[in-house]
Amino acid sequence: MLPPSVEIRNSSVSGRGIWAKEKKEAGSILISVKPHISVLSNQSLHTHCSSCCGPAPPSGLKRCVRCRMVWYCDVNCSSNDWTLHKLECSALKKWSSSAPSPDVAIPSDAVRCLGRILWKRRAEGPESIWAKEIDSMQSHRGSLQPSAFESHTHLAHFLVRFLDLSSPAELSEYGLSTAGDLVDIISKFITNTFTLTSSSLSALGVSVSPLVALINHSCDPNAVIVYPRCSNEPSTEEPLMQVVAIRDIEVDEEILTAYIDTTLPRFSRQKFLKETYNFDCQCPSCTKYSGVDPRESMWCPKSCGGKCAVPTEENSLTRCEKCQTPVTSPDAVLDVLRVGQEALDKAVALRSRDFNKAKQLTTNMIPILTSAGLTPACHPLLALNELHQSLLVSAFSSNLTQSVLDDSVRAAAKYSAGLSYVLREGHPVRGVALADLGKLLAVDEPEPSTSNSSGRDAVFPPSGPRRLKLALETLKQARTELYIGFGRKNEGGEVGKSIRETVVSLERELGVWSQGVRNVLEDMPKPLKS
Ligand SMILES: C[S@@+](CC[C@H](N)C(=O)[O-])C[C@H]1O[C@@H](n2cnc3c(N)ncnc32)[C@H](O)[C@@H]1O
Repeated sequence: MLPPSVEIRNSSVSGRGIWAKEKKEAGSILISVKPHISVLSNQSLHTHCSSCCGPAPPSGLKRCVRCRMVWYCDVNCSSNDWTLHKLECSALKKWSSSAPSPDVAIPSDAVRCLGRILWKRRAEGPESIWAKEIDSMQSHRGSLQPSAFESHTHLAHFLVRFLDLSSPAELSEYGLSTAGDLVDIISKFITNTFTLTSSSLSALGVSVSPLVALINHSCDPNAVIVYPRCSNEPSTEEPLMQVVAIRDIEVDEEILTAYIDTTLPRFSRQKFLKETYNFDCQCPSCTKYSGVDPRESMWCPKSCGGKCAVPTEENSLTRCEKCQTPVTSPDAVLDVLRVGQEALDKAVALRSRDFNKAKQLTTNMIPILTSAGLTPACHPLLALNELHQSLLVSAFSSNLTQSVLDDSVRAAAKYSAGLSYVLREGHPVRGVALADLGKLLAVDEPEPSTSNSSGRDAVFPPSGPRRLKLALETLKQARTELYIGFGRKNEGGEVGKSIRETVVSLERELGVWSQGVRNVLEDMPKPLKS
C-alpha cells in the first residue's frame, strides 16, 4: 500500500518514480513495507533466521530437519516460512545431493530468490495481486547490455536446474510460456532487487519489494533504504524495509535512493549502473560536480591545504584548486591507484579465507596510498581504511593490545573522516561508522598512557579521560546521524539503541572522574594566608 504522503508519477527520463506529496523532514519514514520475498545469502543462512532475517536468538537457531540447510529462531518463524519453504525444501535437498563439491551444495541467493518468486507465483496464481505486482516491475528484456548476457544465461541455467525442469513446456506451470519469459523474470529480478542488510548495514541477502522498486536512482540521494529492526523479538512483520528521508524533501520532489555504493568514483558508478540497470546516470553528482570530487582527490603537492583531482589516463594534468600547483608525477599516482585497487580486490577476496594475509595487504597498502597524497575520501583509500578497521577489530577477540586498539581507532577515524566528505550528514553509513569509532574509543585501554606531557597529548588517539571525552562526543554525533538515517521514530534503529547505554555509562564515568579531580584539589594543602 502506498502511503498517502507519496505518489507514483511518470518521468520522461526514468519511467515511473515516487514523488513526495507533502514536505518531509530528514529522518521521516516515507515508506514501510515487508518485502514480497527476502532470501539470506549462503554465508548468512546459519547465522540468521530465514523467516524474520534476524540474528540468532540467545537460545540459538533451529535447523530445518528436512533439508538441514535453513535455520529459524523458533517454531513460530519456521511455521511462518513453511508455505514457501516447503516448496524449496526438497529442491534444496536434491540440489545438494547432486552437487559436485560441498562449496556449491546450496544455490546462490539469486537462484533461491528467483525460485521463491516462481513458486509463490504458482501458488498464488498469475491473476493474484501478488503476482501482478511482481509482473509490474520493470524489465530490460528487450535491451539487455551485452555484458549482462552471461549473468542472465547463468541464472537461467541454474534456475531451471533448481526448479528441476526437464523441458521448456514445464515452464507453463509457473505462468511462463517461453524461454524469453524466463529472461524477463530474471531481468525484473536484477533490475529491482535490493540488498537485504542487518540493522548495522552488513549485507545479509536480497529482497524484492515492487513498491520500493518504483524509486529511481541518484548518486546524491535524498532517501535511503534500511531494515532498522527495532525489536530483538522474532516477528511476522520482519524483515521490515523502510525508506527514510536523509534530508528535507519538498512537496513535488522526487524521492531518490542510491542503487550502488556512492563512495565509488564516477566512472565505476556509471559502469555499474549501465551494466546492471541499463541507464546512463545524469544525476548532479555525475554531470554537474563543481570543484574537486572528494572520491577522486589528493592533497596539494605544496601542502597549501587545497586539493587536486587525481590524474586520470585522459587527464594527467591536474592542479591544486587553491594555489594552482600542478601534480608533479601523474604516472606515479596512476600506478598507486591501480596497485591500490588490485590490493583492495585481493584483500576483499582473502578476507574470509586468509585473514592474516588480508590484514597484511591493507597494512602495507594504506601508507603507500597516503604518502602518494590521496585524501581519506579518495577511492580506494577510503575502502581500504574501512576493510583495515574491520580486520583489526576481528583480531580483538584473540589478542587485544594497546597498539591493536589504537590502530583500529586510527583506521576507524580515517574512514569516518573520509565518509564525511562523500556522504551527507545523516546518511546511515556515516552514522554506523561514527558509532563504531565511538565504541572503539570507549573500549577499556589495556595500557593507558600515564604521560601528561604536551607531546603525548598531541598524539591520536589520546589516552585516559581525554579519550573518553572524545568517545562521548563521537557517540553523541553518531546518535544524531543515526536518528536521521534509521528514522527518528526508530530512534536510530538497533545501532542507535546500542550506543545509548554506552553514552550513559561514559557520562557517568566522566562525571565520576571530574568529581574525583575536584575532591583531590579540595584535599590539597591550601596556601597559607599572609
Ligand atoms: C528499480 S527500477 C525504478 C523504477 C522504474 N523507473 C520503473 O518505471 O519501474 C530501475 C530502473 O529504472 C530506471 N532508472 C532508475 N533511475 C534512473 C535514473 N536516474 N535515470 C534513468 N533511468 C533510471 C532504469 O531503467 C532502471 O533500470
